[in-house]
Amino acid sequence: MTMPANSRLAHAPADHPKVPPQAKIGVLVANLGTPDGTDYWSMRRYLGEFLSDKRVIDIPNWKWQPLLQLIILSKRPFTSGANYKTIWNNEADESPLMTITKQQVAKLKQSMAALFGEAVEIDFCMRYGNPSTQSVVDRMVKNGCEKILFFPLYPHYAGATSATANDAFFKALMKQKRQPAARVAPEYFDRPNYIEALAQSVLKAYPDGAQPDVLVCSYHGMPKRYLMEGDPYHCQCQKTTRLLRERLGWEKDRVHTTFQSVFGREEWLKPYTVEHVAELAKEGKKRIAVISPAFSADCIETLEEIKGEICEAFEHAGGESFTYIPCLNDDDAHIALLSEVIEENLQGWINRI
Ligand SMILES: C=CC1=C(C)c2cc3[nH]c(cc4nc(cc5[nH]c(cc1n2)c(C)c5CCC(=O)O)C(CCC(=O)O)=C4C)c(C)c3C=C
Ligand SMILES: [Fe+2]
Ligand SMILES: [Fe+2]
Repeated sequence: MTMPANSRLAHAPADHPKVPPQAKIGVLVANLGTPDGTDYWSMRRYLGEFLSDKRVIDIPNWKWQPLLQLIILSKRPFTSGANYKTIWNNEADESPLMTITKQQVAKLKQSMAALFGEAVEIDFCMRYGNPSTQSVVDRMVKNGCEKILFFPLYPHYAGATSATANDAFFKALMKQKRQPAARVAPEYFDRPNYIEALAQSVLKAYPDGAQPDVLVCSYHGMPKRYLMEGDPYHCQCQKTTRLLRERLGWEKDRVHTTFQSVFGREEWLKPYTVEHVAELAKEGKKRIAVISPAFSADCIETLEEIKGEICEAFEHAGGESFTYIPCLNDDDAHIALLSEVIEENLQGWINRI
């Protein structure tokens, strides 16, 4: 008797529904998301989904939605769209965050294949916009992933980033008839190889050994209230800065923590990067470098805000030399670190080949 091509169906009756040929493990990395285009409607769709997320803005709907739909979403898509246009990857017609995420995943695919062969499938999704978490989870399950490791690509935990990405993952699992076993990878803000990769990126910016007067670690901000309500993001950012400073061996007053991208009228985590760099210039710190450890990939907040607005504020206040240190993106050291986190969180599910 000849075996059917799919050996998992060897003893199944003829009308048995399709079964994927091999049970696999899925690794699903997630980032924030990005608009599909810079036009008004693409921007409005993206910002509308993002800013309606209660983990991001926790104001009750009856108060927030009229303000969001009638005022913010009639203006911000134009200003944000113009900002995105200045950094857009025109060749691929996508934002840098999308291009870099694809590059990271292409390298992670190679790394996973070398570690685990064909048993592990890796892909990415976005919390807002495309590809949606639901669509990629559906595809993974269809492809036979009976276990999925979900990995939000944020070094630091925040309700507004990691938790909402996890919510979307669990929501996507709710729709599966055959639900896979699921794990979530934790934040990695203090892992030695993450700190080492950051340190190497700083040292690479100064190959001649010259150093800036101050290294500013500028993290994405959030309302101060979220910290007071128990979000650990602020503390994790402070610890990343301290570990980076200790690894570099620089004095305390030469490595600062600041927060950027303030939105709305509420007080956000301080000091604000844009004000802080201007103060540094006024104090006579003429050469500064800015690094952005909370982002795993360069995006609008780094390429436009830091390299544009924040650099301008520094120069306007008398600063002379502003060095932007890129995010870890698809650097080999970053990919090795991400692979390390993945391998650790796959323990008990699969061993190296
Ligand atoms: C309004 C509240 C916001 C909170 C809280 C917030 C937290 C937060 N965000 C990131 C990472 C990213 N944010 C990005 C863009 C972005 N963020 C907000 C608002 C909040 N973020 C807005 C309105 C936008 C859109 C850009 C704009 O219109 O100005 C991005 C970049 C996306 C891209 O396409 O490039 C990232 C990444 C973190 C880590 C964080 C943590 C507290
Ligand atoms: Fe943000
Ligand atoms: Fe803190």
